[in-house]
Amino acid sequence: MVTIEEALRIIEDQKITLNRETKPLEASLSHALATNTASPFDVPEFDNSAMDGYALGGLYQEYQLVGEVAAGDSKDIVLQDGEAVRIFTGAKVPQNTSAVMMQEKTSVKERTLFLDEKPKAGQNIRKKGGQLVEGQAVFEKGHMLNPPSLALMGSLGLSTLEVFSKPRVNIITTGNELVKPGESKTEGQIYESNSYAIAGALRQFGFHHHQKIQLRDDLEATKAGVETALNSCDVLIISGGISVGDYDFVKQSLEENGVDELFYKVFQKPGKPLYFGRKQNQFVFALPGNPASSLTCFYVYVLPLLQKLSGYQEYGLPTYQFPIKHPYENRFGRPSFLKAAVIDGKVEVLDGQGSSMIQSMAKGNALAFVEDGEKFKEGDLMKCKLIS
Ligand SMILES: Nc1nc2c(c(=O)[nH]1)N[C@H]1C(S)=C(S)[C@@H](COP(=O)(O)OP(=O)(O)OC[C@H]3O[C@@H](n4cnc5c(N)ncnc54)[C@H](O)[C@@H]3O)O[C@H]1N2
Ligand code: MOO
Repeated sequence: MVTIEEALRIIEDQKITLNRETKPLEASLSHALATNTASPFDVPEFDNSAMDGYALGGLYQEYQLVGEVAAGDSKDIVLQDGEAVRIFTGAKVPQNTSAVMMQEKTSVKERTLFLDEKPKAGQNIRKKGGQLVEGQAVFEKGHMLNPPSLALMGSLGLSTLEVFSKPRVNIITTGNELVKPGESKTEGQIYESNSYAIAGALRQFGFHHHQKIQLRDDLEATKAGVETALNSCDVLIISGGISVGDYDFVKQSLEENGVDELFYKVFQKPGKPLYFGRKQNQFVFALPGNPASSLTCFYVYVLPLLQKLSGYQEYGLPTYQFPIKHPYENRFGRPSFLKAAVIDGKVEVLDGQGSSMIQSMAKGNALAFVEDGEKFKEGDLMKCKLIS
């Protein structure tokens, strides 16, 4: 049995090799950049207007209107003192523009422009290089591309990006009692639900599974299923069959498939029988079958490994601290990840902490972490990972 810290350290310390690939910009979301990126030009590349209005030559209250420039125009206008041109947001400002006045603060009579207030030098002009100058570092290798990052890379004219590949993931669920939702079941059977949580959590963080295999509690079938799954993945996530029951064949099946154990059993609630192993460059998590245990272990242990294998600079869900809404004492006898809800900056530990109870987890949005025996008064800070 290892502690939570030891388990996380074992995951973090794994030596890995990252693969890289070139991806179209639109397919690069949540990938990590495989190279440092610098700006190939100034952004913006030219002084441009932040408003629909008038570009002003000199700072006066009256101007002679001499033309118009719209976004995308490449006219090379040079303003003389006392001249103004009609201009629109994003349009290149003419040479010698002192300021842009928004149209709401102006009036025009014939070809004369009158301003309602005195213009200020540089007002409403977005300066060349105001965001980035040519050669300036934009992102470091390992930066995870979020939607604004994609916009920034696009604005630099990049249609493809060199990124780290993401791990291929397969899922195995085990259990004779499990029936696919929508199919008919008999007494003693339940609907299989863990794979939906795991597949959903994968998607939530930009991963997806390649193959999902459902196995019966049978040694030969489990060995064969593990072998099949290992043929096409970098990370195998197994749910159930990892405890000590007579029908728990996952551990033995992994051993017989050449997977080396890196840890088995973590001193925590839920998810004590968690297993982590490795076969060359493939990793296996066997998550305890109880629904809340398997999903909690996914967020705490599987996600950081997937992110590390994707070349992220930082991995794992960050921990925040929130004041607790009510007194709480951890009497589970183990350090615990509790189903919790963070609302309006305060954390509430939810009813229904059993490892089989997914309802409370579904209604909450956080996992709160408490040490064994730890006591909280109302307002004490509790560590939380936000999961939705
Ligand atoms: N004698 C002991 N018994 C158990 C121990 C122990 O230390 N000694 N640990 C308990 C804890 S803690 C957990 S967690 C479970 C984990 O057991 P397994 O990983 O072997 O999981 P299963 O027995 O296969 O299933 C447990 C539970 O979860 C349900 N389940 C399983 N898979 C799914 C699924 N895909 N969808 C929905 N529900 C699923 C299953 O029906 C069981 O109710 O072991 C305890 N026992
Ligand atoms: O570890 Mo189990 O997940 O306590 O139910």
